[in-house]
Amino acid sequence: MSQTTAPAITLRGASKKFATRDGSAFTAITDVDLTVAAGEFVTVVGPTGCGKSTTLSLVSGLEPATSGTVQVHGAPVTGIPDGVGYMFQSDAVLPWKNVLDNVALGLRYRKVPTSEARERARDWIARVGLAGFEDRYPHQLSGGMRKRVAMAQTLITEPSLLLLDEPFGALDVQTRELMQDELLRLWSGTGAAVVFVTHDLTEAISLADRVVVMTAGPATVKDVVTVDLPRPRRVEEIRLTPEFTELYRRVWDSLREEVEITRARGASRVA
Ligand SMILES: Nc1ncnc2c1ncn2[C@@H]1O[C@H](COP(=O)(O)OP(=O)(O)OP(=O)(O)O)[C@@H](O)[C@H]1O
Repeated sequence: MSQTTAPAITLRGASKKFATRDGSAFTAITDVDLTVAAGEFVTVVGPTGCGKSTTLSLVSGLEPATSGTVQVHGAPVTGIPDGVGYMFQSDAVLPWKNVLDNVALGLRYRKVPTSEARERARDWIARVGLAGFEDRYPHQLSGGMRKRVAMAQTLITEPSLLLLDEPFGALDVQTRELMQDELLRLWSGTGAAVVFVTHDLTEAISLADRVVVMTAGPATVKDVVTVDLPRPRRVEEIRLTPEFTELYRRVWDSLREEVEITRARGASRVA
């Protein structure tokens, strides 16, 4: 019961320091407070290098927090939590496996028998629009198709929490828009919470229930902007509405200052 009612993520005063070569500590994120409700779609924007991926790595259990609280579904994160799916900019599609076996991989890692894994993989391949491509190898696919394989590979495990770190960052603009619509379609009705890191404000607003704006590094939460645009959404349509433009202005007003701080630091380093 607590699985469904507890927030998907609770971060309270979460900080992360990394040891540096000279023995001192580098603070990557500091005092991050964030709650993501079950089923909520949250996007995270912030200046380059501010600590967005580090924040995700605390939630995924890949890195322990130095201080503060990190909970997933109400339980403290002590390792990789159950029910978490990931997607990164560089996809985890294996070049030596065909589409069917790549998609089945998510289940094979969870010890699902091969025949059942393949059967469920066929269903997911169809859902992501790749029916007929089961026997193809990744090098025979376009970037967008490979991304569909990666999506099926992640979603086949029916995660209750999806952590997505610039998953469409390497795609061309048109393919990226298509994949955003695909993601919304596949996510709707799953009840999964999503945390989606992106540099693209248009993407952040189009997808989200809330946009989290992070400060220049070490990152902390600066602002949270609620996106009250109706769902279901078609991203290329909602982007043209005045409500969207107003949201874009609000998020950018908040982010611009942090981007300028980050740029000034970069400029002082090379001066
Ligand atoms: N394992 C690590 N050891 C030392 N420093 C690290 C480690 N991981 C990240 N960092 C540093 O922490 C800071 C935040 O990195 P992080 O990757 O979280 O930022 P980001 O906001 O996701 O970056 P980008 O916008 O470029 O994707 C950076 O200065 C990075 O060099």
